[in-house]
Amino acid sequence: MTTWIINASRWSAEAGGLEVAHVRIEEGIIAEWRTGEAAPDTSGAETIDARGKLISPGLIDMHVHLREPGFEYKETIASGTESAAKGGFTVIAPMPNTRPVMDTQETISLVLDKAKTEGVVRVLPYAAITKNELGRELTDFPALKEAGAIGFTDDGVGVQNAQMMKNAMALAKSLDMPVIAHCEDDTLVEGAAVTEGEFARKHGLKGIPNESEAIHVGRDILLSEATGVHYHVCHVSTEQSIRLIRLGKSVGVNVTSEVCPHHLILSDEDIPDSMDANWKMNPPLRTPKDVEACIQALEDGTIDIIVTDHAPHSEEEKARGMERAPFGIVGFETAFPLLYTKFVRTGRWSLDFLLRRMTSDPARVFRLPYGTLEQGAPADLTLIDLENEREVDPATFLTKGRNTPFAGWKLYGWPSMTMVGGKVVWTEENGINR
Ligand SMILES: NC(=O)N[C@@H](CC(=O)O)C(=O)O
Ligand SMILES: [Zn+2]
Ligand SMILES: [Zn+2]
Repeated sequence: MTTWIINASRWSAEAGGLEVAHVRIEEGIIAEWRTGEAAPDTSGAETIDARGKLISPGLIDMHVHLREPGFEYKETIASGTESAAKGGFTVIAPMPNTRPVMDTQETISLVLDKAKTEGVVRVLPYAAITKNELGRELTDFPALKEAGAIGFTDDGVGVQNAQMMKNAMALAKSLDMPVIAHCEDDTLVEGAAVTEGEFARKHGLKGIPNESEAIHVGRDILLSEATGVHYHVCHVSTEQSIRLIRLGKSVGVNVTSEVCPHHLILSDEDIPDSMDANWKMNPPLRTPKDVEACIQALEDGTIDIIVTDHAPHSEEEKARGMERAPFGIVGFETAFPLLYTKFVRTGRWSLDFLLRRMTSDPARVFRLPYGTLEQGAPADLTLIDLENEREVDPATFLTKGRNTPFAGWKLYGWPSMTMVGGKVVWTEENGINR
């Protein structure tokens, strides 16, 4: 089957700006590009007119929570992938903190099967490092790799035992697999819900110190150096972690890292006094100094990629208040508009810079055959409307989660169509197409 997307605006490196481009798609593969105002003759082919829309490689999100199996009231593979498609994502990597935990071949297979039958975007699952993410016993790495896991992580909790982490890294290295780490030293956290900082002081709350994250980052960089494994740091949020990653990279350690939109845009000083738990996530919103450090680290390459850490919870759970509600906020349907509005429209970043951090860079870091508009690549494409401002309205989300601190924000850069392997899976007009 032949599809043409005509009159799209494509980023051109040579022009340093947008140019009109037309793309022909054959059997799910990008077959040909043409440029210039005159659209090609597309008679006989399915034709999508993308005039006025940016065409981007499908966005890639290497840190998400789909909640299935076990927490279907928060999200399912169906609802989570629909939400991803609406956010412009074509490839997502779910974390294994489900119930049961994704720590066996059976659970990985279940997720992959469900993704194939009920999902609308590509799903690349991680498997747990330790059984049930309890930090006591390693999972069966070779079997999990064979089942289709793309890396190992105990996201949701830190691996507390250094020898356990070292063993995991050595084993992952022998299988040419990455270790992805949620960095958190439990002995330094003890029940706190927000960062150590202005908000905690004002409300007399115990704070989560920056060191609880950075101590694991430093430890794991040393273990990565010792084992040679590709070590990827989850949701970086502190200046201290960044300093350590910068040092690791400077001496050639195989370390990469990611940051979430909320840690680039919000600080603890933005949390409303109402203590709304939609502002509670792990790691917590840090101080303005940390926020600026995260932005600069992304700019200088210390942080490699942007991820959402999409973490849906039910309204009932989030209504329990700041101290008792679970950590996490949804991310798919606001990520690109937030970053485009806050960093590209303000002139701090080029459009190309933002797109790379959400497409080709995650593909490079995780060695995936996606994130590119090149001829011969899978036709994973997103069309984005850069011109029309719209308000974030959680009632319109396709995720089951409504837990976002960004409700009511007025943003630009809303996706209008998402295509996976040549198939249109979502449009603004008609919604999901299975
Ligand atoms: N980020 C969060 O606040 N929550 C995540 C767990 C995690 O990413 O550590 C979740 O599973 O809800
Ligand atoms: Zn985490
Ligand atoms: Zn997570």
